[in-house]
Amino acid sequence: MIEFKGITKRFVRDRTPIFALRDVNLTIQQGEIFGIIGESGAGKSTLLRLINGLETPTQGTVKVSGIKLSDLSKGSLRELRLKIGMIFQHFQLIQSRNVSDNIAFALKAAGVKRSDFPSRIKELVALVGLEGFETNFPSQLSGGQKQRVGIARALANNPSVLLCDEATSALDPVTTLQILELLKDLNERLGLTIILITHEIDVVKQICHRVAVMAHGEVVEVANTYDIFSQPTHDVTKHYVDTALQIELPERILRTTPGKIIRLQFTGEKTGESTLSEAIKQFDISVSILHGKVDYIQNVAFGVLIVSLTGPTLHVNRALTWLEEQLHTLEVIQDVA
Ligand SMILES: Nc1ncnc2c1ncn2[C@@H]1O[C@H](COP(=O)(O)OP(=O)(O)OP(=O)(O)O)[C@@H](O)[C@H]1O
Repeated sequence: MIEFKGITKRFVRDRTPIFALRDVNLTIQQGEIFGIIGESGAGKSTLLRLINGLETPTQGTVKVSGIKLSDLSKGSLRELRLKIGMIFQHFQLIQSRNVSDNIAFALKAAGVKRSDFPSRIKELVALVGLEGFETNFPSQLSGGQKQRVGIARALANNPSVLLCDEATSALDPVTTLQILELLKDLNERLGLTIILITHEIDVVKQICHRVAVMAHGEVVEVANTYDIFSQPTHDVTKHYVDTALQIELPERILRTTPGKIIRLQFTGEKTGESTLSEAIKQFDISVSILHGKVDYIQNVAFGVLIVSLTGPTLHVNRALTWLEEQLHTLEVIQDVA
């Protein structure tokens, strides 16, 4: 378990204080895939670097497996760091060494006996699916393969936690999916806690169990991934979700569409279409669908429809109340008489 309590991190640049983190309180459970999402400068990297002691908080405490990092000696901190693997956006491989030797470097740093190197390298290469590439140099590997080497190196010391710093940001969408699948597989097979920072909500959608949304150094929302998509509360989160589902209506459509424009969400078994047709019948109103999308988050259907309702005001209002009761999540985006 990783715990941040009352964390503030202040940097000073040109004599001006910069608050990278402000009163962050967060608990990450063992075995979770935990996402931290936010725009550039939100404080994600600083938060991640507190976990392995690369940064220290100005205020507050960080605990890893119940141990307060500020209580550790330099030696103990070094030991703890070996139990926390890290991968990076630009892989950070040694260009002059082949795949096996890159992994061997990490094994050496972890204090593994040299006689154990061949078997451990074989094991790690198999774990990340790089069999046959052992003698390739980084320049002879694709981006996805380079990240696989990065992951093999990070796992050299059998860590219990893997920190991923924008690990898929330099990869194309297909390779990104493959690397995320690998991370998910490692989480399930090894019980590895994975903490990943990203600015892409799609990454969160693919693999995270829970997510923290950050803005201006603060954690503005924490929830499980399904809830983040189905009931975002903070504006920053709503914007991410809308972008991921591509359900923002062009301004021109909003301006020229009459009636009440509503956004309704439906989940699992209750489909939006059937509820809407029921409303049309019951309240004698007209409904035009302006936008619609169904997505799957952790294998549960999640849909959004944007529709305009027209008809006598009384009927439309009654239909609205009824729809709200049926679907629970309904938002009036525009109300033009
Ligand atoms: N060593 C430092 N000295 C001064 N300011 C820093 C330092 N490290 C980070 N900052 C500042 O702290 C704030 C948070 O930075 P951080 O790198 O944690 O954000 P981030 O969300 O990871 O951004 P990015 O996605 O661009 O990496 C930024 O304003 C940044 O400029």
